[in-house]
Amino acid sequence: MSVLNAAATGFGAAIAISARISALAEPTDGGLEVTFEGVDPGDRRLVEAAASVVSGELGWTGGWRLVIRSELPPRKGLKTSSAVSNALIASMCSALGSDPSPSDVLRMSVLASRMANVTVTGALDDAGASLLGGFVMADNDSGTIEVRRDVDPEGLEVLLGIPAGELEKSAVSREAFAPLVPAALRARDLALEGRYWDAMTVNGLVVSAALGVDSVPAAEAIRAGALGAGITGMGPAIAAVVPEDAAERIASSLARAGLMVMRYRLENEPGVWNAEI
Ligand SMILES: Nc1ncnc2c1ncn2[C@@H]1O[C@H](COP(=O)(O)OP(=O)(O)OP(=O)(O)O)[C@@H](O)[C@H]1O
Ligand SMILES: O=C(O)C1=C[C@@H](O)[C@@H](O)[C@H](O)C1
Repeated sequence: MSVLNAAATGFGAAIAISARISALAEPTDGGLEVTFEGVDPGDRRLVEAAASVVSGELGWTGGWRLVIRSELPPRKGLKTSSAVSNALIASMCSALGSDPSPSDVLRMSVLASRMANVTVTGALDDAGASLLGGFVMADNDSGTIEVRRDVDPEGLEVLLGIPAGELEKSAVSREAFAPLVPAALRARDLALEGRYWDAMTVNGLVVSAALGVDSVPAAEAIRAGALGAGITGMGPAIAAVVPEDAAERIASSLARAGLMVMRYRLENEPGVWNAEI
């Protein structure tokens, strides 16, 4: 989930949640065979880009049989593109006997997302949080992870509120965020101070003002008792961090407002590859 959208300044931050996305890769003689388990995103642009990046980097001229398992809907702001890209890159590298470092996975993952046109800034912040766990702040313009910290998950739940409708990333321009740079910098300061939930709330208002995405569901979550809530990614989904004893009540109020609600925990564990899952 987003803490700070990088479209305004290039600095972006995200916190990992316990949603699971994974990929299995098997080299074949030729072609690209793809199976979607759970969610079917309806397009293969990212899968094709990831296969092309790994094959090019490792000199593989054969094909791939790939299985991608995701429980999160795409094009909602939930960082599915970055998480799927990481999982594909790591699994294909492993299948070819290479053991990439986390920074290699992130470099190739950002490249694949750019090739597939599913990112505005490269989204290293999103890829970083998904791969490394915890809170990650990155300078997406220079391609540097600036901060990685554990977060305290004790007593908290994350509610995702997912409205109907999708946002097509290629329609988003960074210029729309220009008038909101001072507010985005304030969200950055809050995040660096460890006030993540306040940063999420301010960031959500920035994204709403820049892109015209509805901020009312996040406001409803705050009124119902969330510690912080805001549009995540480019929207339209919202993420709310809530005390666990209020989670049921806040989830019900989001559901009554017509949102699909998914419940998770904050996640500090990094992603794994070459492992029994
Ligand atoms: N399960 C999946 N399998 C394969 N590709 C996927 C999957 N989920 C998402 N994608 C790819 O990612 C694209 C969506 O990326 P997009 O950046 O628009 O959404 P997002 O990552 O949820 O948003 P944001 O970056 O704002 O959080 C899809 O069109 C598809 O190409
Ligand atoms: O496409 C992108 O580059 C981004 C998308 C959103 O998830 C943002 O939150 C992220 O900071 C950058």
